[in-house]
Amino acid sequence: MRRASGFVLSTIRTTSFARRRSNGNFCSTPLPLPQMDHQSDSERYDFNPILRWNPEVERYFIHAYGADHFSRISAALTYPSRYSCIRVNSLKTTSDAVIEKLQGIIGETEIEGDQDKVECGGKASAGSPLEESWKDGRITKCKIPGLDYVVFVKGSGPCAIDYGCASGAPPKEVIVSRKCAEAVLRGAQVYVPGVLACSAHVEKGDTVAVSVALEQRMADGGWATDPHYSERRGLYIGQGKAMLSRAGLFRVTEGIAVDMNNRVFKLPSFHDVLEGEIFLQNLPSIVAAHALDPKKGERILDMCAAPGGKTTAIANLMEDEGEVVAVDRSHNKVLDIQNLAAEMSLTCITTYKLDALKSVSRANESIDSGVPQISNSVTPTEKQMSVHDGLCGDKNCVGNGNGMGKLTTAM
Ligand SMILES: C[S@@+](CC[C@H](N)C(=O)[O-])C[C@H]1O[C@@H](n2cnc3c(N)ncnc32)[C@H](O)[C@@H]1O
Repeated sequence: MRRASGFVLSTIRTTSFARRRSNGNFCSTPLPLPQMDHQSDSERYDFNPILRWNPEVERYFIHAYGADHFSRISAALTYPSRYSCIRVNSLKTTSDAVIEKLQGIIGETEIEGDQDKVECGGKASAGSPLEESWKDGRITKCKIPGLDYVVFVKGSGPCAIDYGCASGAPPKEVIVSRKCAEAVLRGAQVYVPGVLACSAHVEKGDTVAVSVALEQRMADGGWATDPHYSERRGLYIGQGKAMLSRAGLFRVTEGIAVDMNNRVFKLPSFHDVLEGEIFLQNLPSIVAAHALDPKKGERILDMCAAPGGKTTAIANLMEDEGEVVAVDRSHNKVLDIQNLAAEMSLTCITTYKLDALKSVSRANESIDSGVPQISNSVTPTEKQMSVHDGLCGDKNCVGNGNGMGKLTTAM
């Protein structure tokens, strides 16, 4: 299955090598890791990120929420979600059938026993629909009325990991980009492009500790990822088996680098699982499409559509009858929408490569005929772009549902 945009595997590395800051420039050189101090291994090899706020922003939120509430929000923001949210393609299957299949694929036992170690990561608040759903088991149907086509899969964490420090020898290490780490925390493996640095002498099959290289503030005021920055205390996300030697890691451009067999946060991967039947999507995005309330036969315009999460959610709610006009300004991303629509067997989606900012005209103006650029050799006519029943404008991945509006009048 595909992942919604926020959870794709890392693409941060622009070359197959780690990047190093050298005299103000980046150069592409495989990096050996610096020697660490080993004074307090139990704290160093831990997952306990600290969120630092701009003092002015912090003061504002403390004033708005109160110190206690804000400190809880701040702590929660350092942890990944402890559940995955899946939208079921209700035109192909049912939530019950998906739950049954997932139970067979993922199993019910994988994360049992970890619950007692769970501290605060992604906990559902008491009485929330999530908590209600979880009472029934690990893979459950959403209890929010009207959203029974949503399935939750519960994970666990943070879990304590033994990095083998007791033996006196520090573990071999792999440092990954932040985006890669975010994907790993949501169940992905470490893929080659996400690796920024690696200990010397790592051989295929070695056990390696995996930590995150966060962006650091540089002298010029900008931000850069510096894998040489030695203070990664509290940023270890798990342990795994190196699938390549260090030399091999920096020779290839794709493939799994580390098979993560021991994770701080455990969530199953949905890569290639029930393709076309399910789509991994954050609940707020699903709710946004749901709130639009698209009906069979309507025409909906999705102005920033790729990769097509909300487009396909809307098409699904319309039972694939009517038209969803899906626009994105990037050619390749338009292809992603088309691929997703095909994978989900949705035929009511028409795609255009188009800058949405230039697609709107006043009542007596016509659309600049030079503007529409074509992904599928069809240029939208003014009528195609101007009469719709609903609008989705999701430029900034507003998973919270902003940007959706039901039009009462034609645009
Ligand atoms: C956050 S993503 C949208 C996610 C999508 N709604 C979903 O649910 O899968 C934002 C998209 O907006 C597109 N975009 C940004 N500005 C645009 C514009 N002026 N016209 C068309 N597309 C635009 C980007 O190319 C990007 O693919």
